Amino acid sequence: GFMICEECYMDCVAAAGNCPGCKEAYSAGSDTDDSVDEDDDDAISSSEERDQMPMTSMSKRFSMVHSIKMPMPSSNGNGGGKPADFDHARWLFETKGTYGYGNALWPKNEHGGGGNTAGATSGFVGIEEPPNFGARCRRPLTRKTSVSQAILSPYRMLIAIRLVALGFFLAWRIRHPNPDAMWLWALSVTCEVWFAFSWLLDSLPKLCPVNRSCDLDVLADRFELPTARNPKGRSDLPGIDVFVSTADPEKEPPLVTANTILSILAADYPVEKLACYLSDDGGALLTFEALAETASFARTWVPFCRKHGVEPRCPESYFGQKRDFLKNKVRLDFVRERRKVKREYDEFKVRVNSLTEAIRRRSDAYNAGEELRARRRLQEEAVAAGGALGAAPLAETGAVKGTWMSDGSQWPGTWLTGATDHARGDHAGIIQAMLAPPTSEPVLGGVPAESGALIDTTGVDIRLPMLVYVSREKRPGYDHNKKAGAMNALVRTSAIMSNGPFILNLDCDHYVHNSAALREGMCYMLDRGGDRVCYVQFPQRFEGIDPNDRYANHNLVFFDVAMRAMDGLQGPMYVGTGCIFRRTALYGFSPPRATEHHGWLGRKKIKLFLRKPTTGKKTDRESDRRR
Ligand SMILES: O=c1ccn([C@@H]2O[C@H](COP(=O)(O)OP(=O)(O)O[C@H]3O[C@H](CO)[C@@H](O)[C@H](O)[C@H]3O)[C@@H](O)[C@H]2O)c(=O)[nH]1
Ligand SMILES: [Mn+2]
Repeated sequence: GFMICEECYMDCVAAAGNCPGCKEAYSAGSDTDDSVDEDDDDAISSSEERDQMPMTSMSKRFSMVHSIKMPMPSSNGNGGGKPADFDHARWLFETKGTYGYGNALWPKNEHGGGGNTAGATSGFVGIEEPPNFGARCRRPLTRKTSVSQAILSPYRMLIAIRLVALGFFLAWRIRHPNPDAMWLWALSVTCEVWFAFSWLLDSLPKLCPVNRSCDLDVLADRFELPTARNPKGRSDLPGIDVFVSTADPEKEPPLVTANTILSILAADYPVEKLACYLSDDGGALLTFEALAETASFARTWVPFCRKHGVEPRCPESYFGQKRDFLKNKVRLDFVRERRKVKREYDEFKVRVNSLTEAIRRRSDAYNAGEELRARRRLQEEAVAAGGALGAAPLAETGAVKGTWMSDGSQWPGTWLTGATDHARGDHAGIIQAMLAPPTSEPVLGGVPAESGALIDTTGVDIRLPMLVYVSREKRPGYDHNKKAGAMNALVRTSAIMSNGPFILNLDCDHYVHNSAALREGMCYMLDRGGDRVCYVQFPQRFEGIDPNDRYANHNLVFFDVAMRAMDGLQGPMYVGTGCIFRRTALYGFSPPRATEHHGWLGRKKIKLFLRKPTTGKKTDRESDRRR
């Protein structure tokens, strides 16, 4: 349960309102929160009730919800009664391979292939009714807790005092002009008023910060327990596509990118629901080959993390940790396997470091061969033409020095020596899947002797998420729009390849520190009312900077104060990285609005977003009476 003050509780019960925690209607005759998980029958009956209720404020707010609901054949025939509270989470699951809301729709029956009018309608017919996850476990996934009054009240007092003092000061300044230097006085008063105003803008939003927490157990209960339609308890969590951007292998070393990728591949999330995309704006063969090395090292690293619950799952940070790595480790083979994996990681590092040289040497060899061949051809032509020997000696063969892949073909991206079609900002697009999408059933490893693995993976799932290398096409004269352009390209690429309903983006130097982070993000997205959440921003924490933080590099004020405070207002802002997006939110739906403006110059306002859902209460009471 959670804390609720007596007044609010009486208020809710008296008005037959909703529980502020789980947003469910209170059932009659219950006086404690425990009644929530009393029995399942109760849950089902009340959710059926909800289905008969008129459209609630929630569903009214969303154009998106309407567009999804329209083609739903199962609810109430065609139109007529409006289905109630749209449980968005039900449409995100993929256990049975039916792709729902936010995903491409792959109709089960074949006749959708026609493509034109017939395809549009039959697509929805093939979809069966999604499961009702909310009925399984009714506890809320997330909680909002306010910051304690002991901290907040003095802070608010301080702001009030400063505001008053500021008022007095400015009044005094304005009333006491300096007649000897009027322009100086006017200028400084203007500046002071401006600074006071900007301080006010900065302080007011900080008046009501909120804390949030999420409950991973509830998430597992809701989406990962076996049910009749999902007897093996395969995870019903929605897919997440993780985007990593890198631009220049010189400035952003491939090893750093590799660590980020490894932390994503090892994240604690259903493997078949996770996909990782690396966008390489440098179009560099070095990044490509480093990613291939990373994929092969991941075969050791990821099962190791899963088996021993290693944290953080970025090898560089894990092996660099100062604290005792044996803490809470009970498996006897841990020490031996850690030593093996550490050794393997060191070798992996050396392999990645040597790639630059290897690529250069390989390219030189191929280029020399090419040149030799070209020269011979020239000579033969000259001989065939007869005479004029020595007129055009060994000089121009016209061969450009290419960069070569290990399979003996030319790299389509940028070359070490720039050439047209192979330079920065002028190269073809490349998409290469480094790790194929995993099977939907777990694949368990075995003892090293049989499986050929480095460590004993008996009983450990050894599947790896899909990993894709993407370098979008760039041409001179077309602005590639840097990271934003890269993200756009990845949104499109991933829509075709995995099409997860959620997207997490990370810079190449931002690894996932907490392996449960993706699950935590999903708590916010899948909670009741979560369909109003477009994105969940994670805070950034920094490593390798001054521990005393003399220069405020940790950005604590921003991430721990300002963002929480903005959360209390309308929500934190997107800081450009480490953010889970709802895919459809990126596809250009208008955001939900508190007030809709109609009429001449938007003068007619319709409030859609009331603090106290009075309309909701009324309908509740009506349904009560009907009962
Ligand atoms: O043409 C480009 C240029 C940059 N990037 C990537 O963009 C990210 C951020 O670029 P960086 O130069 O590292 O900027 P920072 O100032 O370190 O980044 C912060 O500020 C940026 C906005 O200014 C945000 O986009 C970042 O997420 C945020 O971490 C990196 O992963 C780059 O690889 C590209 O993908 N393509
Ligand atoms: Mn950066």
